[in-house]
Amino acid sequence: MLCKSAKPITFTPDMSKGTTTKKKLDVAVLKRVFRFAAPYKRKFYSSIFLAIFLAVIAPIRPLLIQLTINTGIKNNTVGHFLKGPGGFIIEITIIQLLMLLVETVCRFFFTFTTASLGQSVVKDLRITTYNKIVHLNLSQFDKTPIGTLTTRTINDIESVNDIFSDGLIPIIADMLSIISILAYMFVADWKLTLICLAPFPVLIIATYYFKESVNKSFVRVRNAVAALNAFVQEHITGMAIVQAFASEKREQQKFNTINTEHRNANVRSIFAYSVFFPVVELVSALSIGLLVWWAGMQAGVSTEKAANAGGIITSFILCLNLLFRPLRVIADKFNVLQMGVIASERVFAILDNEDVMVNDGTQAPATMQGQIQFNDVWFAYIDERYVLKNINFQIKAGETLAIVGHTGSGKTSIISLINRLYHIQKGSITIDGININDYNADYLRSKIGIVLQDVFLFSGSVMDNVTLRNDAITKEAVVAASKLIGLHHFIEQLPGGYDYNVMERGATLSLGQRQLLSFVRALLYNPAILILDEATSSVDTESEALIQNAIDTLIVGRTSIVIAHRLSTIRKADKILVLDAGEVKEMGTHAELMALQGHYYQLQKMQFEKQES
Ligand SMILES: Nc1ncnc2c1ncn2[C@@H]1O[C@H](COP(=O)(O)OP(=O)(O)OP(=O)(O)O)[C@@H](O)[C@H]1O
Repeated sequence: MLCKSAKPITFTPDMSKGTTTKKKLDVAVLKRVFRFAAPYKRKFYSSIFLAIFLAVIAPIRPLLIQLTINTGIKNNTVGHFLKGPGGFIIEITIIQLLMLLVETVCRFFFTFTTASLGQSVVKDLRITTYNKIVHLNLSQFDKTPIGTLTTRTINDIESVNDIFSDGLIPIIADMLSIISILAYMFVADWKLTLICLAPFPVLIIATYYFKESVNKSFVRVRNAVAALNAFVQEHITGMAIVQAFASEKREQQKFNTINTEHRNANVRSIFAYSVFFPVVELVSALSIGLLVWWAGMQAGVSTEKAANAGGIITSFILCLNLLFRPLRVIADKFNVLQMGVIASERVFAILDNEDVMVNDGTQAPATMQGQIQFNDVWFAYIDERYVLKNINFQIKAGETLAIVGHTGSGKTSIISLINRLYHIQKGSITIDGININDYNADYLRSKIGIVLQDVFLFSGSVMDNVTLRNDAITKEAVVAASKLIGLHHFIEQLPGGYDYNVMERGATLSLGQRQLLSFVRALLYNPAILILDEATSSVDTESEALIQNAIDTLIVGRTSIVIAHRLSTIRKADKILVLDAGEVKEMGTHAELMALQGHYYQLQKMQFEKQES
């Protein structure tokens, strides 16, 4: 059947508001993220292998340093191949250089592979999410702010990338190298290692508090950025209202408040960093101090220890540096991981939303005549709050039906049902005797042309907007359609003509011009059924005549349903349906309904007296 709209929406309250809250790491979500890495097994295993390899070779350089000092420098030993004095030092230096080279190359491949794995997962996840969004039932978009869905597909998915490039795999790599270095240190001199590590509990406590504090400010900064984005986006879109009502100052104050919160949140995280890094330096200096102190003390005890002190001190200093480097950033990496998991959870909430359009209808006859019938149709956007009640009517193929009624009476709702943008709860709608649910949805929509009052234009050329980037439609066809609609002359006068960029949402065009462009679009797609919501706003007499002519051209030879505001359109209609509070009050021709002197008669008197005069 149709949609599984009975399923509850899976957006969490946080998602719809777009705010981030602090949460514990969710392993199940993490596992699911890693399932997206399955097609990239080679990259995944390469990065794990490189992490292990880098960890294993991490203590080799400190060991070589120790050997250089204790064996090479002190004894001036001959080498394995170079038998002259200092040969051992030259050989070991060459090995060190080779190790450095191997480490650098491996580190490059590790960074590149993990980042590239993250980007591959992001690419797939973004396609899957976008695909899901375009197939969601329209009612989902009524419930979810557009900004939220944009954040999910852009920012949140970018945070998923961080799980790979800055999160889990780098954390594993760091942990492994810490274990490897510690193992080397314990084997080399376990007592000295314990002395060096004495200040580490301070570092662990500092790291914990730093992580918590940065995490809190991270959440605050994220929410502040979201609030800033939403505010700026909304106010730039509604700038005309802001300026027209001279409310710039009030809006400025609101903006200042949000901006201050953004600054405060950032300052808090800067504070945490400013405390943490000196603490790390302090602990590091203490460790080295303890190392030198203890090794010095031991040197005084035995001549053998004194002889090896130089080598072990230098090697341990290098080890401590190798230990502190990952420890300094591990808290940050944990936060990145945590935020990545939270972001993934929100993205998965979209993927798990089952309120999608199910296109399992198969009917796709060669031609559609366009005979439409509504049988006892009941429809509600939300639960059982019906906005259309028991609607019955029939339009013969090629006829024009005008729908009139007060604002909110259900006119737009009726036209949204015909191409299955929303789904009815009771009754049935048929076209040429076939239930609309049994048609293939793509076929059905290709046969129905819709021209809405609020015409949506994409930023791009006039040509792209009327063809919707369908290459099968030629420039000649577009020009011919524009001439028929009476818009060719206007388009020609635009800078660049048909290549003129209409800007976002067609902001540079008037409402009338936008509607005429959408008429050209509809004409090019040559639908069997035309659904038209006439523009209500007052257009000048010339545009009014243009629009009327265009409508007359458009409706020839097709079944048309027009939400009519113009008297001329209504009079020409074969049938007029009068809606009131979701119910059909009257139906008939203009003459019949006027003669009835009922609801329609009253509407005419109220709404059109002015136009007639
Ligand atoms: N997406 C929606 N979600 C929930 N309720 C809606 C939605 N769209 C419309 N409604 C409600 O459904 C009812 C009918 O609305 P509809 O837009 O069909 O009226 P209309 O006759 O086209 O009004 P107008 O002439 O002002 O465009 C109204 O009460 C409206 O509040």
